[in-house]
Amino acid sequence: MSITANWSYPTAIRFGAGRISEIADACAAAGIKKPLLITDRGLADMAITTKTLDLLEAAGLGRAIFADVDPNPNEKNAEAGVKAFREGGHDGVVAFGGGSGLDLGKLVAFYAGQTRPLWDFEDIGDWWTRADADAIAPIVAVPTTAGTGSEVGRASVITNSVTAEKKIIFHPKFLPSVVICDPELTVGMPKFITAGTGLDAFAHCVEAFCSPHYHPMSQGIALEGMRLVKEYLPRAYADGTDIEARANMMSAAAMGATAFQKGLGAIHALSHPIGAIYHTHHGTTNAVCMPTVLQFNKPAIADRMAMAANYLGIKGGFDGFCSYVDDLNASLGIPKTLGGLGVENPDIDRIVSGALIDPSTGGNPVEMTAKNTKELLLKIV
Ligand SMILES: NC(=O)c1ccc[n+]([C@@H]2O[C@H](COP(=O)([O-])OP(=O)(O)OC[C@H]3O[C@@H](n4cnc5c(N)ncnc54)[C@H](O)[C@@H]3O)[C@@H](O)[C@H]2O)c1
Ligand SMILES: [Fe+2]
Repeated sequence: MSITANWSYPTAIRFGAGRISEIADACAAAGIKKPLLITDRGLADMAITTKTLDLLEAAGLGRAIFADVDPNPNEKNAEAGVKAFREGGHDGVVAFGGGSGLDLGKLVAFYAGQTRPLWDFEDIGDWWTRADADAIAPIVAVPTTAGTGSEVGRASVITNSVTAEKKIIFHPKFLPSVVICDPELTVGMPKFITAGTGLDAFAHCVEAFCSPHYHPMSQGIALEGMRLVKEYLPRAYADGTDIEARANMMSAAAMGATAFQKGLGAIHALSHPIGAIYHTHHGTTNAVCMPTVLQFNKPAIADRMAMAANYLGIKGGFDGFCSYVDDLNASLGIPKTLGGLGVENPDIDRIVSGALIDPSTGGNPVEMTAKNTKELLLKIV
């Protein structure tokens, strides 16, 4: 193994219940005088959103909002957002929401300064290495779910609505300048979103932990992120108003995304095309895939997951860890198959070819081929 790597952890995070009250100060810290709050349609009229707009307005920053954003946002949402940003003369973005609002908000801040087609900035391309792609408006990120960790990430996951592929738009300067992690904002999440987003954070930790790349800092963060999910996700699910549990899940989410600088794997490689084609919830789709992917990867990860099981206080090594995941999924109402998510007769070949070109594939500890990925997928339909 070669010991060379690029690590990047510079985000300023204001963490704690009630800290959304600092939104205007966070904008000032980021150098934003005329923010555009970007969120998804579902959040547009919720009290947490209007309260945030009230705080911005009271500080003389206006109350501009763009919420024409789908779950699993796409390039049309991005183009409309850039238009709103330019026409409103905005100088920065408050990216507000779950992964959908955060990703689209970050993307608008980036894409508003670009002239090249969006897809040139894919993770697997290299346009973002050019200096002329550096024009990024400042971003204040405010997560309202506890799962994706997009608030500390350098990427946006955007669906190409023409090809129904999820693409990862990446730029090393894509990190928000300031993040407000206020667990009170997550209290209103419906149970199935609490479960699905929490299990997304768990999948980030597990896949990062199993990825073969060299990143010992990520290993430690992933392990402790798993422990927080184990301790606090059942509590947050049982009682959405449990602020201690909600806060620890916000930490776990940020830790998962911090950890996956190391890499992801087959769970995300499968979940991305499934979500893009069938519009399933991302974290819930990951959760359905996880038990089967763990078995698929067993030859490469058994020892490592035994170490994780030990740290988490789970008996029985690798097998014990897998039983724990099965029980956790069952207790959170996660179905065992894609059929349980409403995906009947999925297009297997299309999902497999989408998985094989997904950037997450390269981080999986067992090489994914057309043959073994199809066999894997057939076990979860
Ligand atoms: N950028 C990244 O690194 C990264 C990582 C993982 C996933 N993602 C992407 O993030 C998206 C998924 O994000 P998500 O799982 O957070 O879901 P989401 O943002 O799509 O939100 C899911 C639903 O929950 C609602 N919601 C959000 N916060 C709420 C709250 N506090 N109270 C009530 N309802 C609330 C939303 O309106 C929406 O209807 C996908 O597009 C996925 O591909 C990005
Ligand atoms: Fe994810």
